[in-house]
Amino acid sequence: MTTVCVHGLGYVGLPTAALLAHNGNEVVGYDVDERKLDRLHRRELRLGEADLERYIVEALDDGTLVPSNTVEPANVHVICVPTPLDFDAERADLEYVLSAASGITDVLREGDTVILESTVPPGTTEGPLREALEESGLRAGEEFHLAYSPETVLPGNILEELRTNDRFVGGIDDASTDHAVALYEPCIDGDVNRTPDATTAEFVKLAQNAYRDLNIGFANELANIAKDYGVNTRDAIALANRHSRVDILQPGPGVGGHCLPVDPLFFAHDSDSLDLIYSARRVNDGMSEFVVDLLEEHLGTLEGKRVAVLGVAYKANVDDTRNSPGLKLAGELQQATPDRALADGGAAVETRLCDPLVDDDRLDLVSVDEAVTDADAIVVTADHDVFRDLDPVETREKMRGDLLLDTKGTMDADAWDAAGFDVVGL
Ligand SMILES: NC(=O)c1ccc[n+]([C@@H]2O[C@H](COP(=O)([O-])OP(=O)(O)OC[C@H]3O[C@@H](n4cnc5c(N)ncnc54)[C@H](O)[C@@H]3O)[C@@H](O)[C@H]2O)c1
Ligand SMILES: CC(=O)N[C@@H]1[C@@H](OP(=O)(O)OP(=O)(O)OC[C@H]2O[C@@H](n3ccc(=O)[nH]c3=O)[C@H](O)[C@@H]2O)O[C@H](CO)[C@@H](O)[C@@H]1O
Repeated sequence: MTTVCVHGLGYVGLPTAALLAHNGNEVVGYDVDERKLDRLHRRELRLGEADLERYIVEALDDGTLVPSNTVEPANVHVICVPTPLDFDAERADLEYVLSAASGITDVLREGDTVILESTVPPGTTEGPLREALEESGLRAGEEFHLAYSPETVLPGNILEELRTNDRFVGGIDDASTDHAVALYEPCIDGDVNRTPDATTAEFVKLAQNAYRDLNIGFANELANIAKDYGVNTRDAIALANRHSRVDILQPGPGVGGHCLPVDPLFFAHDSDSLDLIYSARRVNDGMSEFVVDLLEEHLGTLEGKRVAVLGVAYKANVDDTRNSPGLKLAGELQQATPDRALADGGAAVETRLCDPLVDDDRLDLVSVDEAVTDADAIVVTADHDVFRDLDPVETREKMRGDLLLDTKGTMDADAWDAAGFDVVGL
C-alpha cells in the first residue's frame, strides 16, 4: 500500500487527500491550521458541495484519511498550499511552498516522490522547490523523485472534476513522471498526460487560466462597446457563438476568485513579454467602475441613494469571497460621492451587502429582505440560485426605487420588467 502525505487541506488539498484515500492509498492530511484540523475531527465541513462533504467524511470515517498536525514520512508527498500574489512586488509568494518543502526535508527518504500541485510560476519545481528539498541531503532525480501536476477543478463542481478532468504531469526526469503518473492513474477517469518537463506543466496551467481571463476580458470589452452602440451584449454573444469556431464567455462585474485574477501574472516572473494578459487584467478590473457609472447614469446621481449589492461570493453558488467583484464594487461605491458634494451637505451613497451563502463576521452582511427594503437599486453581482428565486413583485413593494442592474444576466428580465423594474444588464 502506498502512503501519501498531503500538505495543505484547503479547497484543493482536502478533496485530493480524499480522492487518494478512496483509491487504495493510506493518506495523512497535514495542515498548519489547528482550527481546520479540529473542524475535520468534528466532521464540520462547510464546503458547499454536499457530495464532496460525504466523500471526505467517508474517507475520514474508514481511517484511510487521517488529519494530522505533523508531517509524516510517506512514499509520496503532495503539496497543495497557497501561492498568493504579492500585489506590490507583482510576484508569486512562494513562502508556503518553501515552508512545506522544509517540513518534507525532515522526513524525506530515498525513493520517495514529491509532487507539487499548487499553481506556480514556470521554473518553480526545477528551481526553488528542488533546491529547498535538497536541503535534506538527498538529490532530486537521483535519490528522490520530483514532479509537478497542477489541479484544474472548478469550484462548485469539485468532486466531479477531480475524478474526471484530464491531468497533466511533468517530472524533472522520466522516472519522476512515471511515479507521479502511477499515483494519479488509478484514481481518475480522465487521461493522465505526460508533459516534457515540470516547467511545461507549470506553464500549461497558467496558459489555461490566462486564456479564460482573456476570453472574459474580451466579453467585458464587448459589453463596453455594445453600450456605445445600444446593442444587448449577451444576445450578441449568443449569436456570435452560433459560429462553430467562436466561443465567447460572458461579461460580468469583474473576474474574482484567487485563480484567474492572480495566476496569469505569474507569467511575468521571468518574462517581459506579457501584453494581452495585462490588457485583459485591466479590462476585467475596470468592470466595477463601468458598473458604478451605469448605476449613476440610471439613478441620475448616487448621492444619498441606497444600493443593495446582492452577491459577495466571487461567483455563483460558492461561499468564497477572495477577490470578490461584489466587494470591490461596494468599495468603489463608497468612494463615489465626491468630497465636494459631501462638504456641500450632500449624502454619501449607502450600500447594503447581502450574500446568504457567505458566513463572514468581518463583513457587514444583511438578509436579502434588509438589503432591498427602501433601496433605490439592486445590483446583482453573483448569479446564486437563491437570487434567481426572488419574487420581483414582492421585492418591488419593499423598495423605494425601481432599478435592477443585473451584471450577471441571471434574473428573469421579463418578469422583473413586468413587476415595474427598470432592468439594466451588461
Ligand atoms: N481553489 C481552487 O479552486 C484551486 C484550483 C486549482 C489550483 N489551485 C491552487 O492550489 C493551491 C491551493 O489552493 P487552495 O484554494 O486549496 O488554498 P487554501 O487556502 O484553500 O488551502 C491551503 C491550505 O494550506 C495550508 N497550509 C499553509 N501552509 C502550509 C504548510 N507549510 N504545510 C501544510 N499546510 C499549509 C493552509 O492552512 C490551508 O488550509 C494554490 O496554489 C491555488 O492557486 C486552487
Ligand atoms: C481554465 C479554468 O477553467 N480555470 C478554472 C478557474 O476556476 P474559477 O472558479 O476561478 O473560474 P470561473 O468559474 O471562470 O470564475 C472566475 C471569475 O470569472 C467570472 N466569470 C466567469 C465566466 C464568465 O463567462 N464570465 C465571468 O465573468 C466569475 O464570475 C468569477 O468571478 O481557476 C481554477 C483555479 O486555477 C481552475 O482550477 C478552474 O478550472
